[in-house]
Amino acid sequence: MRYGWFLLLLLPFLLAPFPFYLTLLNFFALSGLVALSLYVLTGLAGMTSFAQAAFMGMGAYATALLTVKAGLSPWFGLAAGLALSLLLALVLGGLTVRLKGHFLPLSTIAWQVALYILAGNLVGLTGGHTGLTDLPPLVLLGFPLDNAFRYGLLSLLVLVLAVLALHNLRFSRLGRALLALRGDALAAASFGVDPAALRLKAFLLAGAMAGLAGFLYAHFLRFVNPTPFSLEASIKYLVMAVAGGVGTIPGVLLGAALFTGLEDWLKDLLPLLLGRQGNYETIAYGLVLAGILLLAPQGLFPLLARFLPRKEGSLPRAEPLPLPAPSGARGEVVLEAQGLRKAFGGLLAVNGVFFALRRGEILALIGPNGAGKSTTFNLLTGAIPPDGGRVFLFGKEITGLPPHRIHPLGLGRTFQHPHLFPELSVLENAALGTYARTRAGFSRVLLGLHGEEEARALATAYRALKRVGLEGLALEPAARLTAGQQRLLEIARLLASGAEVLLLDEPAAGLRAGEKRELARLLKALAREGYTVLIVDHDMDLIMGLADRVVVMNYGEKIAEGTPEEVQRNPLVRAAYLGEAA
Ligand SMILES: Nc1ncnc2c1ncn2[C@@H]1O[C@H](COP(=O)(O)OP(=O)(O)OP(=O)(O)O)[C@@H](O)[C@H]1O
Repeated sequence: MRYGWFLLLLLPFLLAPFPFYLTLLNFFALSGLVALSLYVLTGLAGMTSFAQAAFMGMGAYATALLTVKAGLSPWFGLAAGLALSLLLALVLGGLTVRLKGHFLPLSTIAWQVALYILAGNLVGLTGGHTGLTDLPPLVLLGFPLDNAFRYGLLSLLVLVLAVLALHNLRFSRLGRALLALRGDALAAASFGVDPAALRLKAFLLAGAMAGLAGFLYAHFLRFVNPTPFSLEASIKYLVMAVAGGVGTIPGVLLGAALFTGLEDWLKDLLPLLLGRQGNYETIAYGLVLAGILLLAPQGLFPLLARFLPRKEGSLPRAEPLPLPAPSGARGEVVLEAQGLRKAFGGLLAVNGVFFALRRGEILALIGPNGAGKSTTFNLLTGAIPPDGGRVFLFGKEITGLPPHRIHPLGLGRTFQHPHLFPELSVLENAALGTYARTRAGFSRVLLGLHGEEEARALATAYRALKRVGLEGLALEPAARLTAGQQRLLEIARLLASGAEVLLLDEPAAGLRAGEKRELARLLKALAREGYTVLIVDHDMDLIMGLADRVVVMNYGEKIAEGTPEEVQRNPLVRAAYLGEAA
């Protein structure tokens, strides 16, 4: 079905008698390529860039300078254009992907404006606003692509190949990880995604795509000047992508088609309506965008997609990745907290906490509200750095390591409020757990060479879903799950990750009595198999029936440790819980 995109290559033949439409078709394909770069950046990774036209400019000017001024072949221009756009993405992304909130889009605006001014003012190099003319045509297999028909075949071919590559990306470990990052960076990091590195790679890919579009644009018009690479142009691409539906590939292409047509139409219509010349299109774009977003907040395509037949997914059949083979002896220390301390302002949330978690046991961490349990959890998993104390995992010091470096060592966690990704299927949510166990990088994924590994990752996720009894919902969107099922799905994601040490933050919250019994049975079975569990929960019946040992905290300090019977008899514990569970 996805190869149906190749049908786009028929368009130049259909439009051959209409040269004007052939030109528009080329503009559609090139805008589509830039809009697809925004699918990667905004649709998948959740970042906003107002600098895509500047990346196009890199591709366009690099080839113009090399071909016109140095007389080199356009293919050198392509290589230089891609290198320059990647360099810009590296600098811009490197400086900004760690920025939060509005800082990233704002800094892309600043770069976009600066580069535009530079292109206009470096007259000796770029020809200023007059630009550079007489770029040579591209020649492919001996055919000069010197008319809109031939060029259309190339630009559409590039567009279709980009669509297929991005489809591969979406249905891969990297696509899932990018979507997870967009939703919740801490959750993504907890199964091994390095947020800054992955965001930067998305930035590089999007930059290279826009640079490629710029190269093609320059050799189509055979002329470059700064205007098509302005902030206005960047806004236009963003508007296209968002209006069509930036979260889907057909959406951004629909936006590109719509706005390419609209631009042309508005250029004729607005002067007639307003009685004077001027760049009023941008205002009209804004109005059209506002209208579309009022009607369809996710863009036009998701609105239309409701009327299209829903594609049924299929259950994985491949061989799952191997189950983790616990490597040490039962009872040996696997995770150790030594004097952990954390203060928030004047509040000592965790104050000198010591305990050790032994292979194959279920250790419960309990305490009244605000005792410091979640903070301890966050210190152990690297979500926040401690002010003092040390943490060891399998004897290796992990104090201060970020979550994405701790997870691959064999530690996985769930969250107090499940961190799932509602737009992904239940199966894909579980498959996120396999991120650190799989390897395919961007080049393998974009070329579609990750199929076998992907099938095994999905099979691993399915096996984990079976383990928690959610296999019947595998293909449903995670948004449909009940609160209890969401907690089970988080555990399935952990099991798919192959982590041996499982840290569960209030896994029974929101579960019904029967579901709690099921959960207890599952955790006991896992412990028998050699998994080690640290559990925080407020349900004393569950904890006392489940845990081998209990650590009790109050006001940030450990006040007791022992078997459930021992801690229940402990007067300090009874005092701490007076009025609560005791
Ligand atoms: N990021 C933060 N900034 C400031 N104070 C915080 C922060 N996180 C936790 N605290 C405070 O630290 C103390 C310990 O909180 P923590 O969430 O670890 O307790 P808890 O035992 O998990 O409580 P609960 O059972 O209610 O989840 C509380 O007083 C809380 O208000």
